[in-house]
Amino acid sequence: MLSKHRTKPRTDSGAVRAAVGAVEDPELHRGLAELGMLRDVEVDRKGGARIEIALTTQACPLRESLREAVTSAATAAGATAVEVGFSTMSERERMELAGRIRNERARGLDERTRVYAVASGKGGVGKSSVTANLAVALARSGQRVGVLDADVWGFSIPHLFGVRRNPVALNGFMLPIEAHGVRLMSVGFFVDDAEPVVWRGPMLHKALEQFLVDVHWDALDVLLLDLPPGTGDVALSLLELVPQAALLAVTTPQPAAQTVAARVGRMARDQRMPIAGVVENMSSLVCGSCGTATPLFGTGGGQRLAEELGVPLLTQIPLDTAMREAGDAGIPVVARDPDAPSATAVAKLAAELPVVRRGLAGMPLPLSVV
Ligand SMILES: Nc1ncnc2c1ncn2[C@@H]1O[C@H](COP(=O)(O)OP(=O)(O)OP(=O)(O)O)[C@@H](O)[C@H]1O
Repeated sequence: MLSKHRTKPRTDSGAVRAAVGAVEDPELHRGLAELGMLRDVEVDRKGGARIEIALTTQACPLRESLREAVTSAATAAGATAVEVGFSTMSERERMELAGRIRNERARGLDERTRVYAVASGKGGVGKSSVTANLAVALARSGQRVGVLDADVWGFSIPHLFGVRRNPVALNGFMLPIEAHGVRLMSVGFFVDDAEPVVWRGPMLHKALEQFLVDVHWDALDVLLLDLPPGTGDVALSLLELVPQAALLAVTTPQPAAQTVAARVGRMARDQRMPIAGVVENMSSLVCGSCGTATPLFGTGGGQRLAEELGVPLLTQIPLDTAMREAGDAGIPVVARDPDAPSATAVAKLAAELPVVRRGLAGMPLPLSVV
């Protein structure tokens, strides 16, 4: 006689396969099943699941985060115990995956991506900190955001985001590294901190081109370019490579900083690059206990620069210990301490960042007579 209380298995391999197959690869942003990475799923009668995931490379840096995501998806689908094993894709599987991604329109930059080149006249005014925090603030508002660290000789994006590893390469293109919801690419992912980067001219241009074209940015809404300070080779290369970029000029309130920032503004004007606006950083020092603001670097530099360039002053970010500490800790202040005065000033910038389109009037068209 059949027992009335025969227990039904809590789950089956179909349910676990469906749940795990929908888990997104953190860098390819597609389901594991769609990517061909879900190799095997077995569920025993007690509901214990054994899952095999095929990684793109043996040394995949995302192994542990994938293990966690797969385990929780299988548990949510009713598995009582979960064992995740990893194998590596064959060369043929990798080629197939790369081919599939290569064929997608999403590779490289999308024509709808808004691009902002964050520039300053001189170093140390907080251009990279502004870039990193603006990126996180935009990502938190639900946009797909990328940062290309084009400050090739003084890269600081890896440090500001607390990332120290090589990006995954997949048959001819690279996957950006994702941190705090932002997709990142930097020369700093490929060289040691102590190693000098000696790129110039054509080599530099080629490297920047690769970072734009051979990186799987995947349909970004916004790309921020962290330029080296001043008006050099990188700025000119990027203007050529990303003609839709708009300039975001960062300055401190000091007259000296404002004057050199104005040079960058003039370079942009000469190249017919639109200017989205001015960001004044280190505007005043706010006392943590009494709230008094002291204008350590003077006042008015941001406003004067904005007037000179005929664009809005978008925000004034105070000198704030929270911002410096967050930078040192590798967690942008917008994520670490969103109520800090510097973080709210960056949030204002993200909310009011103008959409600027480059006018084509008067521009030479890339046509040639054959
Ligand atoms: N508003 C701020 N309050 C406090 N510290 C800040 C602020 N903005 C930047 N800093 C700190 O100032 C230092 C320089 O900042 P950052 O590296 O962003 O400047 P930069 O203009 O990109 O410099 P470089 O062009 O030389 O790379 C960092 O230590 C950063 O944490």
